[in-house]
Amino acid sequence: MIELKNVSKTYYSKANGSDAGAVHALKNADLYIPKGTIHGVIGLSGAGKSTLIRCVNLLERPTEGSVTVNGQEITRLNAQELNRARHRIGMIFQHFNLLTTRNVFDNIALPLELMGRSKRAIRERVLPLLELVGLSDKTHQFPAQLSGGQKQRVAIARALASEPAVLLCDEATSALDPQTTGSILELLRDINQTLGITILLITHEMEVVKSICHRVSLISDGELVEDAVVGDFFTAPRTQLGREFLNDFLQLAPPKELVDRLQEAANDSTHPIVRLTFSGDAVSTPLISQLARECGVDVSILQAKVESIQERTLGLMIAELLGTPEQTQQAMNYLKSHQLQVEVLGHVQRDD
Ligand SMILES: Nc1ncnc2c1ncn2[C@@H]1O[C@H](COP(=O)(O)OP(=O)(O)OP(=O)(O)O)[C@@H](O)[C@H]1O
Repeated sequence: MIELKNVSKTYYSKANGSDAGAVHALKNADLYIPKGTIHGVIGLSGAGKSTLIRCVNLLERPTEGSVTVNGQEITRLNAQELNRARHRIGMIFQHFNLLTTRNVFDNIALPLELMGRSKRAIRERVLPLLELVGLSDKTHQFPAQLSGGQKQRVAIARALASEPAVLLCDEATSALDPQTTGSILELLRDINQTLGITILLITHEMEVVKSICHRVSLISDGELVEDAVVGDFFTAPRTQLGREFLNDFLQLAPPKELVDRLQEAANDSTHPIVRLTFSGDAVSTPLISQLARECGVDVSILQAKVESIQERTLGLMIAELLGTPEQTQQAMNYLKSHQLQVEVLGHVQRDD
């Protein structure tokens, strides 16, 4: 398990620690990740993701707050105790951080050597790890001879060498192509399921969250602004930033020619363009035909998509509502009363 309580991190560019030039990279972060779960933290560049994950193993020491990992409050440990605690916290990085002068076996063996393990014990630990990550045939190769995905597999095996209970993944798939990303995420899911390791990963990609996370937090300008199970986050993000991540992921934006015609203000000769998001029962209810019957509104569908997210179905649609202002307002109220999220993107002039 991992628990952050009220964790803040401020970087000072001046040696005297004055507030001028201070960067508040993490602000009062609270986060609880139960044992055996996979938790994603998503955010834009510069939001504080790396700072947050590096506070978990004290690569960055928080300015304030407590960090508990595997039941141990690690900000209070002395150097020796922290070193021991870190054996139970593995970490992998975007650029793998392998030692180029060591072959695959020796890279994985490194943490065990540093722990003073015997040659025999090291061999007994490294060989099954090579098997686990599917690199038994690459034992004597050097990093330069490996693909990006293979390098990340070595890094994962190295991170697992000291039998951690927690694995931190710092943008672990960001340097990989989509197919390789898929295979690394599958490996992480396997490790979580078979070894029961708790995984905290940071990413800027919704696909990563969708693929393997149980829960997700959204970080914005150093603050954790959402924390939800993945199905909820994808079907009903609570913040504007969450909705923007979702819309980018679904690539559901109005066509360019429509955007050029959109105006903010409505009047008697305009129709609203709406983005509808629906999940659960609403996906299978014939709401569009009901709209025509109940409110006298015609619906012109401009784009539509149905996504399956961890056993939840999410429907999205961009549509033009055709009717009088009273009818279209009534239609939007009707949709909202059926648990659809209705976002008015703008209004277009009627053609007639
Ligand atoms: N060592 C440092 N000294 C000063 N400022 C820093 C330091 N490290 C990070 N920052 C600043 O803290 C803020 C958060 O940075 P951080 O790297 O945690 O964000 P991020 O979400 O991981 O970004 P990215 O996705 O681009 O890596 C940024 O404004 C960054 O410039």
